[in-house]
Amino acid sequence: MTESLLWNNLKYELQPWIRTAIDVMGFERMTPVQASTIPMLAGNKDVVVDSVTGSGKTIAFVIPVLEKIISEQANNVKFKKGHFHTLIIAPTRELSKQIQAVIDSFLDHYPEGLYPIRSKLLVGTNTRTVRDDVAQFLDDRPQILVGTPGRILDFLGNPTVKTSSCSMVILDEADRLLDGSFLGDVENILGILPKQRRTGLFSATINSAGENIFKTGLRNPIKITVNSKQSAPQSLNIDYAVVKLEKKLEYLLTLLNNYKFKKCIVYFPTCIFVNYIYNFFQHLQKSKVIESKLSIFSLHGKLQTSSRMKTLDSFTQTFDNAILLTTDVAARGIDIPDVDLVIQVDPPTDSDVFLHRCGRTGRANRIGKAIVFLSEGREEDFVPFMKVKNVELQRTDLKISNLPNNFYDIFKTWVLEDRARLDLGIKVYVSFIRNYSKHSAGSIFRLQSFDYAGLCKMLGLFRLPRMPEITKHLNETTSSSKIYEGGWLIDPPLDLNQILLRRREKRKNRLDDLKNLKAINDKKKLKSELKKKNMSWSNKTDSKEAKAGRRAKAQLKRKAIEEQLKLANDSSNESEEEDWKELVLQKKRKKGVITDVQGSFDDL
Ligand SMILES: Nc1ncnc2c1ncn2[C@@H]1O[C@H](COP(=O)(O)OP(=O)(O)OP(=O)(O)O)[C@@H](O)[C@H]1O
Repeated sequence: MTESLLWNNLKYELQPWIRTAIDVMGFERMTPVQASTIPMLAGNKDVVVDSVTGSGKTIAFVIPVLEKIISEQANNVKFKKGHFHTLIIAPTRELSKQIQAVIDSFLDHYPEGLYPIRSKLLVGTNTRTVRDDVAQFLDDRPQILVGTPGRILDFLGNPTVKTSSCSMVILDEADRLLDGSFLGDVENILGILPKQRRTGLFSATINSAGENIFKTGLRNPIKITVNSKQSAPQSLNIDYAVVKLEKKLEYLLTLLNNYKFKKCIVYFPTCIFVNYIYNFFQHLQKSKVIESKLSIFSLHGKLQTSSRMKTLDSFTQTFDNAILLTTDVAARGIDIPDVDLVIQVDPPTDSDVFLHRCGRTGRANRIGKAIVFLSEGREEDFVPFMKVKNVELQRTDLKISNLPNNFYDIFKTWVLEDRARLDLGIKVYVSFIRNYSKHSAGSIFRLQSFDYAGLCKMLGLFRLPRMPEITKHLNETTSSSKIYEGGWLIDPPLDLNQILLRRREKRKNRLDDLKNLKAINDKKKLKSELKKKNMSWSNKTDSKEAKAGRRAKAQLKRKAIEEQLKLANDSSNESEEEDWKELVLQKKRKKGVITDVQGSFDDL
């Protein structure tokens, strides 16, 4: 690395405490994007920064933000109550929190006795309202606000929050913030900020924002581009494996069981897919199909904020064999240095996101490997498609190993054990196909040639769910599995009504019994009813010895549960359990993911 990247050679004189912070962080040299951006942005230029993932863009805007606040405070510009200096906008809560953490790690070195500089996070949570945020903002008087567009807009809408002193705006992952889903909010935010301000746009795929860049009110911006020939960092190896769709999970498990990694992120296309697979993987881990040393976490946008943050923290703090099953909510910006493996079960619908997902590893010159599974056939065209975008993918050949031969049967049995699992599996199937139809490279990811039966089998399903919109494609499908009459993938078909009814009846009887018992107010009668129930269930009167044996067993069980609870409390998996508690609560409140996709076996 060249001497010109030594911090002393930066064409801008940094505050001594900022230099101290950099030294403590152990960053001997600037990254190229920092060397180019800091003098510009701190020196009053608007910037549009295009630099690969993991190249240090965060510090490239955090330092100028701090420098500007210091210089304005030195000029006796005092911020009145209700005013702030800088607004940093990011597309996800996780990324906003991470940016705030970087700011705060600098502020830890800010000299005591000076007028304090503070930051405030503005993201939607289940515990804090916008009013809470405003109250805290008025009390603490932070100069820097970091958050997601929706929450920021609500916050700025409060009449006690004044925008007239805001002199700097940063859009991190700017192309994402300027795409269809965020653009309206972002334009509204920018519309209520003063026009006389500095604006910085940052991303590894900024060009995708196209003309929308000019909707941000940039004034004579400087474009800073680093590494334009290769769209991915050099320390990142990107592989692809061509596999049968129905076998994807088995390839994934083979990799997870056999590949040596510290931290691995696995991307799935939808939130319910993550739910479903996380649940199944838990089952596989209990049945020892997945190595017990693996710590599995799940993270997606339908979970509560607190749970998402905790899961990310736990994943960050688990140092070996940690696996995060997630969606694109964790595709951009997330910086977890030890991630050394990224697996994409499917390519994302937006090819830019492919780079962002891969870029969670191979950051800051560390070696990283990313692997994407492509289904046999037309999807293989994804490789030349990415080459045109300056992304080279190398072929890797994988073999399924150390998994039971009857993997599909194991999955199927697990699905059949519970009606809710079957329903969820069907919804995963439907949401997968809806998502697939949104691929921007529509000529590669075609519904006409999609392997519908393969997807079913990958999900442990055994009959094609009805989806009117794909019926016309079923004749053309390149499926490797035979589809029998009625959409069955197995022969003979299962009598699902029998299996599910048997389970339903059993559960209903149990619930009826409980309801009847609850309705008995007379204690004596209740006791005798309970005795009767015991008798009818066990069909015998217990001997004294049997009772004592049962009591001892119950005691042992209680003790074991207490131990487990204690372990769980001590362990880093705590948030993962929270995830599931919250999921259950979410489902109860009928707010869950699953309400917006519909699918069914017609006769269930
Ligand atoms: N000068 C430096 N020297 C060494 N490491 C650095 C330097 N600056 C930043 N880093 C580290 O590099 C990693 C990546 O930084 P950062 O998250 O800012 O990347 P990014 O360019 O924003 O990536 P993405 O596009 O994925 O958001 C971080 O762990 C950060 O601490």
